[in-house]
Amino acid sequence: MKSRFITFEGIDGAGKSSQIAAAVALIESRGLSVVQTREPGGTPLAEKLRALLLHDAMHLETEAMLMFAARREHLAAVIEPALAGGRWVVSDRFTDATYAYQVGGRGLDEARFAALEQWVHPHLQPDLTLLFDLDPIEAARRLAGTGDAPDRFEREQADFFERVRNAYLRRAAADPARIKIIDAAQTPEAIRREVEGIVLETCFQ
Ligand SMILES: Nc1ncnc2c1ncn2[C@@H]1O[C@H](COP(=O)(O)OP(=O)(O)O)[C@@H](O)[C@H]1O
Ligand SMILES: Cc1cn([C@H]2C[C@H](O)[C@@H](COP(=O)(O)OP(=O)(O)O)O2)c(=O)[nH]c1=O
Repeated sequence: MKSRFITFEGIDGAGKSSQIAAAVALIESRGLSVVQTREPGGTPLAEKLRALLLHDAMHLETEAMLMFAARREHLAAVIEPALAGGRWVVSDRFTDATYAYQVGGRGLDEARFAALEQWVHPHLQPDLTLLFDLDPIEAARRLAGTGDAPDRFEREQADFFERVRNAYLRRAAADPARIKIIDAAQTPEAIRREVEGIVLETCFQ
């Protein structure tokens, strides 16, 4: 069976991290080998860039370029070799997050985003993207419940996450065959069933 590249997206607190393990377990239960990874990060160097991105203030274009620098490393060291070797890749975020957060949330020029995407991965796109869609007020309530110290993105206000959410939905509308929208207000159990159904339907046909 052809290897697949699956990504999980959504605003902070939408509940995607909680569901990734279940999706990976489902794929592995079919006897397939899966690499579970995340962005920004996924390699030692990209994890160092992640620490800068999540905690240090910087110019918006620096932020966008560092996201793509981390991605370049991640593609070269992890994603491309895994797919070439027949392994599946499941990533917590990829380029749709840069569109949503840097273009939608922060106002990065769309042409600059498109140029970086074209530079870093002109041909590769995920085979399937699961977009966890949730009201930012509910997402903030969930995050507050974790008790974790918020990072530079999680400290943003609801209007920022409303722009991020809308940018994700625009990107999904532009590519409905790839990006499947999940109503993340459902119970974890209902979401797990929906995620499994979509993965089985789109990747195992
Ligand atoms: N469907 C859900 N309903 C209610 N709470 C949820 C749901 N999914 C996740 N949570 C809780 O919300 C918080 C954020 O979830 P998480 O998976 O870390 O979100 P994300 O990775 O999208 O930022 C966690 O405390 C988690 O237990
Ligand atoms: C990949 C990526 C992430 N981000 C942001 C979104 C998140 O707020 C943050 C880290 O993502 P994430 O790993 O989902 O955070 P956490 O583990 O705290 O749930 O980086 C961007 O702004 N642009 C990007 O291209």
